[in-house]
Amino acid sequence: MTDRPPIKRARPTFTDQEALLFHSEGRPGKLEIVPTVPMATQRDLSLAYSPGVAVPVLAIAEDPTKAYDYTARANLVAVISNGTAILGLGNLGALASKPVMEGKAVLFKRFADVDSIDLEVDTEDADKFIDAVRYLGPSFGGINLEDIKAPECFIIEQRLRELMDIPVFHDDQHGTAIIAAAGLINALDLTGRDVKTTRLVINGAGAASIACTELLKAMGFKPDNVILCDTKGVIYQGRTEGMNQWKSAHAAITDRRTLAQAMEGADAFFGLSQKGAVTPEMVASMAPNPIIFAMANPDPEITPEEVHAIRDDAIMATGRSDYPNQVNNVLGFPFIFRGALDVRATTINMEMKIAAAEALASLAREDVPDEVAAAYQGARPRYGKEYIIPVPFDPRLIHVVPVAVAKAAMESGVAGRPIVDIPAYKAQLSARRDPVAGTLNRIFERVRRYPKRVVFAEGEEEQVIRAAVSFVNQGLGHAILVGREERVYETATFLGIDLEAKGISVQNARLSRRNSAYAQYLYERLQRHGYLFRDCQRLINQDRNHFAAAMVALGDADALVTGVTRNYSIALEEVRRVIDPKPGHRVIGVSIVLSRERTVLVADTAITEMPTAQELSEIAIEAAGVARRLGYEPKVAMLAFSTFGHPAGERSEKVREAVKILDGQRVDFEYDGEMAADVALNRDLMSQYPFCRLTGPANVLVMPAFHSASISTKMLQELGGSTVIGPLIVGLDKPVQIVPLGAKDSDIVNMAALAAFNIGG
Ligand SMILES: NC(=O)C1=CN([C@@H]2O[C@H](COP(=O)(O)OP(=O)(O)OC[C@H]3O[C@@H](n4cnc5c(N)ncnc54)[C@H](OP(=O)(O)O)[C@@H]3O)[C@@H](O)[C@H]2O)C=CC1
Ligand SMILES: CC(=O)C(=O)O
Ligand SMILES: [Mg+2]
Repeated sequence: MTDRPPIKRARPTFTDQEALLFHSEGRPGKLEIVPTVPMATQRDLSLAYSPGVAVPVLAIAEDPTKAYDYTARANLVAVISNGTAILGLGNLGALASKPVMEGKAVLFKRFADVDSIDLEVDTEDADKFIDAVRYLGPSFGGINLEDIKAPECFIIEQRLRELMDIPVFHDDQHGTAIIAAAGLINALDLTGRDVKTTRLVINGAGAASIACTELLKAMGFKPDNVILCDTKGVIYQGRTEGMNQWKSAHAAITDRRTLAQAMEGADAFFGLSQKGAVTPEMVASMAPNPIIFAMANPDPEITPEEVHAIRDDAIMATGRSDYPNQVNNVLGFPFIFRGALDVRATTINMEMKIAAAEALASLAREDVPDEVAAAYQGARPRYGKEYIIPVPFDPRLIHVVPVAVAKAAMESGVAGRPIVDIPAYKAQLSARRDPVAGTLNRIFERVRRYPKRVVFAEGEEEQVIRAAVSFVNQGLGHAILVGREERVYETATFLGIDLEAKGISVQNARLSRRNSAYAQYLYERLQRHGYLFRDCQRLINQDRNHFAAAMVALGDADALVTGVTRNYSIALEEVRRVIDPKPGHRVIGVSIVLSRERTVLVADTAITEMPTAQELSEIAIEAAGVARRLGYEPKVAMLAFSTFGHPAGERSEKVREAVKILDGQRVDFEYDGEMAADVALNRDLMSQYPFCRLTGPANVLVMPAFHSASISTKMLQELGGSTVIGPLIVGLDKPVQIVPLGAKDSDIVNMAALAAFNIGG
């Protein structure tokens, strides 16, 4: 045993029931198809289908490259499986693989804006599978083969690559190899090792392992230094049992026969086999500063906890997102296909794979951008043992990896449409990033690192109990439910939840031993506002928001979430009786609008109905603070119906006045106005006003009044295809967030995390 503290696991865990609910709630599954053209009128119909559709048909028949211009093909990838090696779960068949394939399709979209559809082909016969896929070529810009077991996967991929003129890429082979190679390049660097002398053991000799071996040998590993093992042990020259030509090609000259023997003195280990395949003794026998990538999914060959219990000099990686160093092909496939599609590559070749691996490896050595660092608060991830590979939500991946892949495709002569203007391509790639995923994930990551005690004021409600459990399961902190114990436990039992086992405590306001301290505290605040002590006692005893807010005010909890059963303004009034604004701050409501191309904050969406010029300037300052906490450099637009005096109007006057007030305060962020929303958000329109002090489109919009703020954000949510989070309360002295009446458990968890993050300052 070492005296190293147990590694802190940021655990986004969940119950089986939650996993099933996630897949079944609303529309079953994980994706749907949405048209990209209007389908509203007879004319639209005639254009989309017969007769208008005949025009592109004839154009494509004449020139097949026109399919890239007139159909979705250029951006469409099929994820195809027969389910013979689903993750590390084994051969469970085509149908059972569908959740994984749908999952990959949504990751393609989320991370790299690649449209993707899953196809499950129900045959284990390689020839039949090849036939099922080969004729689908016209439909797609690329084929991602997935979870097909070795050795059939090698035959299938090789043959399809010969038969098809679009990239065919078995991700378990090459995606894994690229990511693992990237991590290994850095692990070797950190331990001062050279590829030419490093001794590596790979457990598993299937799709992923054989591809890793090939890529690493192409990158300089000596064949004599790489030993593969499978269920029969070491793959050595002369072995006959359980062999195939792909294993034979990498059979080692060695007298070692078991995995345990192979691992003795090894510098590095790759696990691409099965849960629990490695023992602590094997790890103990490795060379100093060993490199251990236990990549089996969903559970690794050996856990980081087990490794750290025996030695503290290992660099440890797994395929999972809940440990440091996630070596998982999700870091690769979306971005590799993005680059390949963008240059219309006919294949994904070795040059492109090496370029992707090197790009990933060097990205991990660079300083993380503020946007990511902001989520880690004081623990900026730095290149080192616990950070050898970027995280999947790193916003740089989308403009770094595809560029490397595209350049390698062009240089190796497989690009059908080379890209000339790389800086313009990079800008285009950045706009493809989906900020919804990134923003919330960063907040969750930070909350996991600094877990807080969050009090859920409406603890008797079903969705609140579910939210509290999910909050705890996701490793976001400690949850406290406020309510009558018997009611809370009864509801929890009904939901099949054991609150004690989850470490969730229940606070009954009336019976709490802190009850009188809270009442006294409230009395001191309210005695000169017409309240008697007994009034305060009653509020604490009977009203969950007063009680829960007092818990936070007196330090018995760190943050509060409420609102499921009460109107927003009433809940806020109750909280405000207990908690003041932060000294020198104004309480406002900010909504985060997450749209495809950007994240924009809108204020004040909750509190001040008709702000004065002074109040508008204060709203701007608070909202700029939220932008900074989220990792964005604020560019604040003070909105009106007019832009810089035109058309003239009384209502714009106070906005102009607010800008003058900010001028007098020498604030440390960009702001300007008054301006209309389109000028604020559209670079071209803004350029019509060359004197405008904003250096680019605004990311904070200060609305002239509550009604315009509320109406615009609600319309965006309903009509604009944006995700709107909030209104978030900003400027209170303690972290409190209020969800909309009747909010779902997932919304409550998000708000609880935002409260724990202290988004409100
Ligand atoms: N982190 C990541 O990104 C990825 C991880 N993986 C993981 O890698 C593993 C293998 O996937 P894949 O290559 O597609 O599957 P395959 O079915 O193609 O290969 C599995 C290989 O693992 C070997 N194996 C199974 N159990 C053991 C064991 N206990 N000890 C030694 N060898 C064993 C098999 O041996 P035999 O030949 O004797 O049957 C076979 O060679 C899975 O757990 C998967 O989740 C895969 C892709 C990506
Ligand atoms: C990640 C993946 O593709 C697998 O485990 O099979
Ligand atoms: Mg897979």
